Amino acid sequence: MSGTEKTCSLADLGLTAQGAKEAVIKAITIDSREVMPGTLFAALPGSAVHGASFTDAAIANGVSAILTDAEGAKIAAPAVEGTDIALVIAEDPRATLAQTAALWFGPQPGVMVGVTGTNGKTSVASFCRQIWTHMGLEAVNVGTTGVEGAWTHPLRHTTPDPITLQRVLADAAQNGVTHAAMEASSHGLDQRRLDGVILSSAGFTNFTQDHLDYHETFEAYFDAKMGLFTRVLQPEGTAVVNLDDPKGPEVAAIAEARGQEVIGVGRAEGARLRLLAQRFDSTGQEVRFDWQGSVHMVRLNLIGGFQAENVLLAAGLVIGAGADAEEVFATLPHLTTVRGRMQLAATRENGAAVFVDYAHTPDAVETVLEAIRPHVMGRIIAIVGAGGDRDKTKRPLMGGAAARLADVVIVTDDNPRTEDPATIRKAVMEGALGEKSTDVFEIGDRAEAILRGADMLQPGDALLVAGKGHETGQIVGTDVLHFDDAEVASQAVLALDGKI
Ligand SMILES: CC(=O)N[C@H]1[C@@H](OP(=O)(O)OP(=O)(O)OC[C@H]2O[C@@H](n3ccc(=O)[nH]c3=O)[C@H](O)[C@@H]2O)O[C@H](CO)[C@@H](O)[C@@H]1O[C@H](C)C(=O)N[C@@H](C)C(=O)N[C@H](CCC(=O)O)C(=O)O
Ligand SMILES: Nc1ncnc2c1ncn2[C@@H]1O[C@H](COP(=O)(O)OP(=O)(O)OP(=O)(O)O)[C@@H](O)[C@H]1O
Ligand SMILES: N[C@H](CCC[C@H](N)C(=O)O)C(=O)O
Ligand SMILES: [Mg+2]
Repeated sequence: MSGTEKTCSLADLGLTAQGAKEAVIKAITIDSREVMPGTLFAALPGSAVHGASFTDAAIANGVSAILTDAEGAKIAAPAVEGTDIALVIAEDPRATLAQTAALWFGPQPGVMVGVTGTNGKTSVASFCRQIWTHMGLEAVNVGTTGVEGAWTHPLRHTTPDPITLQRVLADAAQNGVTHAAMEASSHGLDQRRLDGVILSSAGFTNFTQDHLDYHETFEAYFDAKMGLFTRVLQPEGTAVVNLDDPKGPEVAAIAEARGQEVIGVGRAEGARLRLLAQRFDSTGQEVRFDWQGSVHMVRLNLIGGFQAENVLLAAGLVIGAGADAEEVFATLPHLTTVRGRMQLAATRENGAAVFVDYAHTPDAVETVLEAIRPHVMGRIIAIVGAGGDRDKTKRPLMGGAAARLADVVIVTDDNPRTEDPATIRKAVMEGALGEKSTDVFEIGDRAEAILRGADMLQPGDALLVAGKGHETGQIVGTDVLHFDDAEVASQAVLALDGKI
């Protein structure tokens, strides 16, 4: 809810109520429990319940106006009849709310870019922010890791609800932030959370399996992601598309059909920002690329081939949003790892490395294990688990990818939430055991799994702790127990090497 003293009419917010009724609005909310006198309550169709079923509670709390859809109006209209409460009925109340919230909270940072895709959104958004910062601009990234950069703020969602999002963007702008890169999650796009945001450019990383619990089909999941180009990014915006992904050309065609300029990125012929070659070493990689016919070489202090793809996509987004290309490329050697993404968390006395990474989809597990291989002379030991209350069908695929590409796999718990952890592990184990060539162990306790994995490390080996990345909690039931993979890994290494 807004907590500010300002007031608006419905007309100021671009809303027309039934019977042209007016109302003085002092706050907006999507939750009946937050309604106070003067509040506009957006009663939205939810996945569990329709917000309009809380109309009586909103009225009891003094609601001034209700925004809902035709379905919600069946409940709300009789309840507000004969009162002063204004009823606004919208075809797509989530989209209307997003526009209303943008008008209510006012300015956002002047230059904004968005990124969607199954994997790599946080990485790309962080790299955009880092590029702008190195160019001397006041910049933030907004997403899974909260608002980071010139102004910081925690967030509960990757793409927050429109009221939170617009409030945060206005606060950032008022605190001097001029540039922002934000993640567009598929849930966020489907629920129109960022429809009020004005983007200069929008990017697409890749499309693989995740979130089928919510979207149900690959088609629906893809369509949700495409909302970034078909609805949010305007025709005058620039679409920056990873052409190496099998869906890349289709995304580029969708953007072109909307009249957007397209910057293709990747190894593919025809990419305007084209990755020509990569050479890996123990601390990063040399990258050779072509920008509109001129060849560049840069050093990236980032582990993993996929990070170069993310960096080039970020560079494309920043260029697409108006920056000078040469100035952008000059910042790339200064980019640092995003917390919890291929982060070197600890090193054993014998030189073996422990990496913490946020791979929580089958494709991410595969990508990260393939990416780590050129940096490792010995064995790769992978710790993997899958989240509860999330897409169940990805579990065996994650186990299978780990067993196919690592030398030893330890299956453990990762946020079981309200599910039985043993049942989740069983599904991951089934996938892993389907790949006969690898040693597979099941150790439910995550700290013990990390200790056992670190204990296996011989000179030249590497341990990959996948799934939790930057997270600092293990969600068991509805409790969040403090757990930080990087912290646990470094303690385990110190203990095994006799230093504590
Ligand atoms: C599936 C999903 O996305 N649900 C989100 C959605 O809830 P919903 O609309 O389905 O809620 P509901 O329980 O059916 O309630 C319907 C409406 O009634 C209202 N209500 C409810 C109770 C009450 O007493 N009074 C009242 O007014 C609610 O505020 C809601 O507007 O809208 C809520 C308010 O914004 C979100 O908190 C909630 O996120 C849930 C908690 C969630 O876990 N979301 C995750 C899956 C998510 O969004 N993740 C993405 C992707 C992450 C990634 O990148 O992988 C993200 O962007 O974070
Ligand atoms: N370009 C990429 N292609 C494939 N996998 C990637 C890519 N970039 C990152 N990953 C993998 O995905 C993990 C998550 O990366 P990141 O947090 O940037 O993605 P995200 O899309 O923001 O995820 P979320 O959906 O949770 O917000 C990384 O830790 C890595 O394992
Ligand atoms: N944004 C993702 C993060 C998953 C991270 C992993 N640790 C898990 O809990 O599955 C999700 O909510 O599905
Ligand atoms: Mg993210």
